[in-house]
Amino acid sequence: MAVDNDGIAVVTLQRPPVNSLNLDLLQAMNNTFDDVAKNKSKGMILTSASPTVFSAGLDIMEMYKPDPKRLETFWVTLQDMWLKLFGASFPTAAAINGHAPAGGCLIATSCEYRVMLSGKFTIGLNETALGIVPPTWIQDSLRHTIPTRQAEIALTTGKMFTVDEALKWRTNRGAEGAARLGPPVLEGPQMPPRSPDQILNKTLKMCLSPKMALDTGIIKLNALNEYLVTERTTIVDNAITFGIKKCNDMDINIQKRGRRKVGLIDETAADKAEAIEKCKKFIKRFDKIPSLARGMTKQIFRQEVLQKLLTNRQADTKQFLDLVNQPKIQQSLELYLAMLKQKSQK
Ligand SMILES: CCCCCCCC/C=C\CC(=O)SCCNC(=O)CCNC(=O)[C@H](O)C(C)(C)COP(=O)(O)OP(=O)(O)OC[C@H]1O[C@@H](n2cnc3c(N)ncnc32)[C@H](O)[C@@H]1OP(=O)(O)O
Repeated sequence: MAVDNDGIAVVTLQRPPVNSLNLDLLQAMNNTFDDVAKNKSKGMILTSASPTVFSAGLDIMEMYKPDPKRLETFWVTLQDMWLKLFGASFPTAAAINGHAPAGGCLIATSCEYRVMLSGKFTIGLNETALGIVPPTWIQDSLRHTIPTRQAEIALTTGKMFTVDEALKWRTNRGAEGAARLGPPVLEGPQMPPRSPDQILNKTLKMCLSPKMALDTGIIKLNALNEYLVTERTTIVDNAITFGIKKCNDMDINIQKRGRRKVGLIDETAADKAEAIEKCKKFIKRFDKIPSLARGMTKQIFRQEVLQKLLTNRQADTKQFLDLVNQPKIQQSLELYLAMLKQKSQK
């Protein structure tokens, strides 16, 4: 931990090669969080010493063929880490300078603000993709950060977001197109609503009629041109009204203009120094806010989620221990470790 001149603590995770969270690292994090609280730091920024990995999540070796007592201590220490970080009264931010899968994403979402380095990094709770079930409080951390519907889809699909996806959800092109045209103008010349197709068909029929001389056809086309020019507003209005009706029929919310944000991260940065600077700027936003009021407001805001774990700690631990000790889970962990090893040797 390094405290800068502004009193902001920068805590760097340093457990090569990938900052996987084993018992020792979790204990060190808990002690550091206690120190930050005791030192009355203005705030805390979490980052990583690795140039490519923020944290690879839980150390799978802690769960594979575990010692029963250590496994229990490991889980309780992880719960403690989350209670301290998610419930910290001081401002917290994550400068995510690399991949942040599973437990790495948990740390990031437990903070109040996230700045991630642009690049080929990913972040998300991928547990279901690994065949494991994230407990309520881990799910809650994501639900607390991004809209509930997106959180449910991300959790059930084990979605790992690219940096761009983490910032934005998706573009609703249809709605954007409609929005670009502006709201329908309901006033204007009151013509019987005829679609451009109807008008063109009628004119074409006339032009093709054997009775119609070519010059008459030209006159009709000129008349059509004049009609289109003078009735442009009505035609465009009818087209927009038609588009809006179609959007409503298809349950597309046209009020939402532009990009929908998922907001798993708040900002991107070109490098670690910039990410830390942006995190500091976030923390300095509270300079003029009385810290007691700020801290208490945050804790009240997060109270319900924290309380859920506090009242269910034993049951949550038992569920974890039962799950890890299942032969099928041990088999999956073995396969996953082998896959990681194979990948790292390539
Ligand atoms: C079992 C029931 C549990 C129920 C409880 C649910 C609790 C849910 C909460 C959290 C769950 C977790 O966090 S589980 C961990 C999930 N993590 C991952 O899936 C990430 C796996 N790692 C990677 O994808 C990559 O390593 C990386 C993208 C993070 C980095 O890639 P890079 O190429 O830089 O590094 P390598 O892949 O070569 O890895 C180097 C080295 O580290 C070992 N490694 C990687 N991740 C882990 C890990 N999580 N635990 C232990 N070891 C890990 C990897 O095997 C390599 O080892 P070797 O050098 O020895 O080959």
